[in-house]
This record gives sequence, C-alpha cells and structure tokens, in this order.
Amino acid sequence: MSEFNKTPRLVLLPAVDIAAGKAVRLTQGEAGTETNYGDPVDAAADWAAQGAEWIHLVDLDAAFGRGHNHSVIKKVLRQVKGVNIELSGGIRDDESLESALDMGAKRINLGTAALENPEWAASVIAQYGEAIAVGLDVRGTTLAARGWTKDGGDLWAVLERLENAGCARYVVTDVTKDGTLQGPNIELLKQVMARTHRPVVASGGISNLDDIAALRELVPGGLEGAIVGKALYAGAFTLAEALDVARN
Ligand SMILES: O=C(O)c1ccccc1N[C@@H]1O[C@H](COP(=O)(O)O)[C@@H](O)[C@H]1O
Repeated sequence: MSEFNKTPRLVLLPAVDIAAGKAVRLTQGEAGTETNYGDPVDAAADWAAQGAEWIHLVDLDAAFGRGHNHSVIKKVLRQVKGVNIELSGGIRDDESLESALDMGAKRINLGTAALENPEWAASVIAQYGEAIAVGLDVRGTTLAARGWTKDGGDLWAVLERLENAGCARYVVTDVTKDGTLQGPNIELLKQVMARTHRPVVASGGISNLDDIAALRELVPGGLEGAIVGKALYAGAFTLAEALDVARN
C-alpha cells in the first residue's frame, strides 16, 4: 500500500484523572469507585516518556464540585515536558478558563458549562477556537453534567447548537463504558461523526489492542483520537504497543 493510501493514524491520549492529589481511575465516573495509581506527575511523566503526544488531564474534584487539584495540575504542567495537555474538570467560567490556559494547558475540555451556559460556551468557542473542545459525556443519548450526576439535555440537540457555534472538536464519552474495560461504543461514535465534520475523540471502554484497531478504522470518518485510561493502568497493554496499533 502506498503512503498516500494508508489509513491515517489515531492519536492516543492517556488519561490522568486526579482526585485528592492522586492519579485515580473511576468506574462509570462514580465517586467512591477510585483505584489509586499514585502521583499524577509521575503518571504523566511516564506516559510522556513512553511517547504520548497528548495527555487527557482531569480534575475530578473540580468536576464533582468538591474542591480542586490546582497545585498538582500546575506541577504536571511545569514539570512534564514534550507533551500537550488537554485539561478538563470544573472549567466553567472566564476565571477558571484563563487560569487553565495560563497554566499551559494546550486544550480545554468543557463539560457542564457547555450544557448549562450555552452563551458563554459559544463566546469562548469563538474567542479561543482550537483551544476549546467540548466533552459530550452521555448515557444513551442523554448528556451528563456536574460530575456526571445530573442530566444535561439531549445529545443531538446540544451537538447541533455546538455545531452552529463552531465548536472545533468533540470528546465523546460513553459514561456507562468508562472505566469498565467493556470496549468502546463504536455505534455512538459513528452517529456523532455522521453529524459533524469536526474531529472527534473517543473516550470510554478501551480494553485491548483490538479496540484500538477498531477505533483506528474510524479515522477516515473523522475520529481523530482516543483516550485510554484503565486498560493502560491495569497493564492490559503498554502505551508503546497501543501506539504501534494506532499508527500502523
Ligand atoms: O473522567 C471521568 O472519569 C469523570 C468522572 C466524573 C465526572 C467527570 C469526569 N471527567 C471529565 O470531567 C469533564 C467535565 O467537567 P465539567 O463538567 O466541565 O466540570 C468531562 O468532560 C470529562 O473529561
């Protein structure tokens, strides 16, 4: 096959979710289901050293509205070099957005604010362009807000609004798959990609290298990347193995 015909690669974003200063993984986003994976700076440095181009960094305490992890996030952004940070959790107004960008996050993932404050979301999408993604966190086709504890509206209605606002990118999470190692929701991703020409990043459920290969097949249709969480921490495969499947 010529270089021209090759399926373009899938970008992999290892997830570093932070609660109470530690890197953790949750199951289906539920508070209290944490497995602890140690210092977030070490986790992020490890993924960067293993070749990650992006890290999906989540402040879970801010997402749940029960505090924040700004000091450890600043440490990650200061100390972990050579990797782009996509930051999410609790970024809901000008102050939190500007602070996240000032800390050095390359991209901000808005969740609750994009559902509860459409005008503000549209204004920052217009102002910051590629630096803003919206996380479409869903159960079925109902969006989830406020630490995934509240319904946030209909996926297709919100997607249409965000398309009209010019949103640059969507991070699509099937909440019911997140942290379960049950495989990604390919059908949901296809349905979202059919409704937008913007890049889509998949999140939730990756359990093995076949899942990465299946997601890579979606790249020509608009899938840009995939967030990998529990499978990496549980040692189901290494990041190097996953990058190999995502690139070849
Ligand atoms: O990633 C998780 O496991 C998670 C669990 C529960 C709530 C949120 C979670 N993740 C991230 O948080 C943002 C939403 O934060 P906010 O609503 O803007 O404050 C979401 O996009 C996920 O990336």
